[in-house]
Amino acid sequence: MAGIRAAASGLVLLRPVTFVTGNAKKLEEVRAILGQSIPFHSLKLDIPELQGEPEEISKEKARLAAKEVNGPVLVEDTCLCFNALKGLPGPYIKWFLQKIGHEGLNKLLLGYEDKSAYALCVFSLALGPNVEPVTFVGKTMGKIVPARGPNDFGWDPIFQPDGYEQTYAEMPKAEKNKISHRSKALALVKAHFAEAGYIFQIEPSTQGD
Ligand SMILES: O=c1nc[nH]c2c1ncn2[C@H]1C[C@H](O)[C@@H](COP(=O)(O)OP(=O)(O)OP(=O)(O)O)O1
Ligand SMILES: [Mg+2]
Repeated sequence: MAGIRAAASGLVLLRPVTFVTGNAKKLEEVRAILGQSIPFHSLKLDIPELQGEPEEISKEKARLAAKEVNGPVLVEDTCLCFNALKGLPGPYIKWFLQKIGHEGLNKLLLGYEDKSAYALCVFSLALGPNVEPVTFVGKTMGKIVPARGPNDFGWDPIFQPDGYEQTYAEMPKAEKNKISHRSKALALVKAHFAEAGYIFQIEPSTQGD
């Protein structure tokens, strides 16, 4: 099978894991959080996204990405879920944000006392195009507030995590990365890699891709 081989001591990966995303800010955080813990490189691709439940969306993204890359891939899908709206916009947050912005997202909750929300990150790892992806979920609870802080990453200015007076956007990046939905999901990804004991034997032809 492309990119992986079984050995007595564990699964041998013949290519580095490719983190596939079209979002440079996600990549920046994933780099900062993973450090040297997992050998990976990145590929900027906007993978089509199915409608449905977050885990299925993320898994399907991984299946498509693994076909595209023909090797092991990691992808993630991020949701912002409003409790008053039973979890919406959820996976559709990208389009809501694009169309109605921070102010519109706040207005969606005007009729509700409950401004609570959670950020959800679902990573999927597919070892190859014909291997069923595994998912890792991270969730951070908070509330939706009028925008505060630098506007350089998505809905960061309107999400204030529980226990903090600052929005994600106002927090130093290192602080966000300690408590974020993304870092919680990546902690599980790291644990999986530690447990699975994958062995990387990168073929020279794929090095430096
Ligand atoms: O920590 C975050 N803080 C603030 N905003 C965030 C965060 N993480 C994702 N976001 C935004 C990006 C996109 O508007 C939507 C998720 O959509 P999502 O499909 O997962 O991301 P994307 O299309 O930008 O990149 P990808 O190519 O990996 O699918 O929420
Ligand atoms: Mg996307």
